[in-house]
Amino acid sequence: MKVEESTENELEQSEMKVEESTENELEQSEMKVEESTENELEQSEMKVEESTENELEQSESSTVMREKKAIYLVWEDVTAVVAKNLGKGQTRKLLNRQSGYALPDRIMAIMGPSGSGKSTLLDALAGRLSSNVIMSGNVLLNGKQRKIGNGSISYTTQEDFLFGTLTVKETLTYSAHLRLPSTMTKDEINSVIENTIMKMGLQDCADNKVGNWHLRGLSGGEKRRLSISLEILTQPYVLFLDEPTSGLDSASALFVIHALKNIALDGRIVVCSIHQPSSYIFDLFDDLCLLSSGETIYFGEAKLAVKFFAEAGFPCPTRRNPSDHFLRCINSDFDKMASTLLRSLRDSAVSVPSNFETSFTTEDIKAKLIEKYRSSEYSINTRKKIRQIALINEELMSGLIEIRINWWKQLYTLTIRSFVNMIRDLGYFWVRTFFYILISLGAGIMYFDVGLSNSAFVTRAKCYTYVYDFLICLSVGGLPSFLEEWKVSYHELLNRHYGEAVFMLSNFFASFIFLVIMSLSSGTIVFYMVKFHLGFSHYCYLCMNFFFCFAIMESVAMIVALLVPNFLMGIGVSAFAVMFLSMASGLYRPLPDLPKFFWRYPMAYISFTSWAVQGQFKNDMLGLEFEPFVQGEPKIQEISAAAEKVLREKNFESPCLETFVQEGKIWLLKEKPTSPSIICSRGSCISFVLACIHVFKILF
Ligand SMILES: Nc1ncnc2c1ncn2[C@@H]1O[C@H](COP(=O)(O)OP(=O)(O)OP(=O)(O)O)[C@@H](O)[C@H]1O
Repeated sequence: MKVEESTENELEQSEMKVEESTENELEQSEMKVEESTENELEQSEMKVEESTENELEQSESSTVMREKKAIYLVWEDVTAVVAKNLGKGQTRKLLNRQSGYALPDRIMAIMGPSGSGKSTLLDALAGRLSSNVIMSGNVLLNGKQRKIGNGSISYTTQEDFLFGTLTVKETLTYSAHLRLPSTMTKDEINSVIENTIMKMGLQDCADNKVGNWHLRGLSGGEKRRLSISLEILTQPYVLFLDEPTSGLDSASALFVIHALKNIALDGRIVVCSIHQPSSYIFDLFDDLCLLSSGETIYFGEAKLAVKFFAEAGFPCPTRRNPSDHFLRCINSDFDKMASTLLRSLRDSAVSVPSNFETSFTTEDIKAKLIEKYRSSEYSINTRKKIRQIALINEELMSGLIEIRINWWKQLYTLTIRSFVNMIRDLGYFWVRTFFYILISLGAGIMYFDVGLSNSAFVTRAKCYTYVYDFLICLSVGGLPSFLEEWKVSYHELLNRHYGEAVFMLSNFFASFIFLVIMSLSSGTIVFYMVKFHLGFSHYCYLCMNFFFCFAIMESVAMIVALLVPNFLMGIGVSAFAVMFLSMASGLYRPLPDLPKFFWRYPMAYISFTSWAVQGQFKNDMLGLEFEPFVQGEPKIQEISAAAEKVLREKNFESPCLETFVQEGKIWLLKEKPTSPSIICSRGSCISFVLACIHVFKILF
């Protein structure tokens, strides 16, 4: 009863208030909107003229700082649709006909309940929607469609993508060398870095490491500010930020938005999505785009939003944070929460707070607001402004300068960054190298001085199986660290900080030295403890064989990480890939005995392990003399003519199959240990790298 009474009273009061205020405010707002649109337009045209003159003067000067230009971002009827899993032809609209514009020197907030489409709108504006989302409509920056990258547009995601092993300064330095124009000197780059650190208040932690699983590093707020710093390094014309304040305390959040406002006042466009800003933070925003279920609830000046809600019949109660009120009106979750609360409070016979029950459901309020906005002056003015901006662009605006970076410089910087990360991340290579040494020592002890008895060739073959199986399987151990690196690189690739080929090559070059260390340490231990075919060339061959196997396994791990970014799944799939590739190696069954379909043709040819193992057989056994089975017979040294004939009849055509152990006999052909395995390992390695690049291209 109490609830019903209070609700009715409140509703009457609010309706009265709204009616009174709506008439007055509507007149005022119409006047204001007209005035502000005209003023803004005049200002913007003035600015364009001024900036065009300035540009001409500045274009000759250095490219250290981007010139302050008149920039306009406009989006019209942007609709994003995704196919539903429910059935054929069923689609779901994530955004419905979004239109708006963003001006320089202003900071815009995109607000709305969770799942309302804030991130999707930012993605659409930045041109980085997922491949399963179809977008229609126009997004124009100074009259042209532009893609993220080249320093014009920056995007900061909700998550921080940082190398835990690098310090704040190092992170910024590598990023600056990757993305700032190659024409800039080192001093100029350093001053940009120092400025950015100052702007984002990171001086105190400039030399602190970001932190990872074995390293306590920056706080959440510092990480957020570092992520933003990375994006403002290139002084982009437009800066998109997806929830830059999420997870921050009120002071840090205020600092971040203040810093963004300052960046905007430097002639940039700043657009950020934000969940529930405090009133202090809300006051800092110039423009507001309020979304609910992909529909525009309000688009316009932030301070006029309160008026719009009042006009629509939902005035913001005094002493309430406007942003809280807006979200309270359009977030359907409040309905569910209110009904649950009502039920539980009724059960316990306690009176229900009246503000949880109104005669309108959130769906009703939302529908009313959407309808109201569509027919309001705000919507009409937005369209008008979009058309006016389009006219300015055609007449006065010149193209935006895109940053060009030297490919070799990017490759060098990325290689060094990757290398430093590999050195500092214990799990990347160091722990693995330690395990490789342990496994090699195990092999050395188990097959110590294997000798040349008549059974030694079988023992040697078993030793190859042990060594190659374990060493190849262990390569899976590097996957977690690679996935960490991959997360950062994937984010940078999406933001077009560099291309796929640079990433692939830099990763290979950076890991090169570790692969050499691993193959030399394992090769040396196994070679000298087991006493394989002695001789420097044989030793080199073994180490090179290991090296190429490791290199290919790294590539396999890279492809798996790319296709299965989940950590646990990735490890499982990698282990499977390794085992699958070693099935046709000849370690478990002689190659001619493999099932012809698939395993023999083509797997025995495709699998790098079969080439590596055959190379190992040849490298070790060719030229050795084993004790005969029967005393007095000549030593087992080479294949007999009769046996060779049998082999030829068995369709024994490939040189890589010419050495194998079968039925306790060793057949060795009189051939030099040419290096089919090495050549093929190299070939496989290159093809793996090319395959990776290809997959990258398909995915992005
Ligand atoms: N690529 C996609 N495929 C399918 N659905 C998607 C895709 N991207 C977004 N969505 C859906 O679109 C809706 C809006 O998502 P979006 O991430 O834009 O919301 P949001 O307002 O940013 O939410 P939050 O504040 O929680 O981050 C969600 O229901 C989400 O599941």
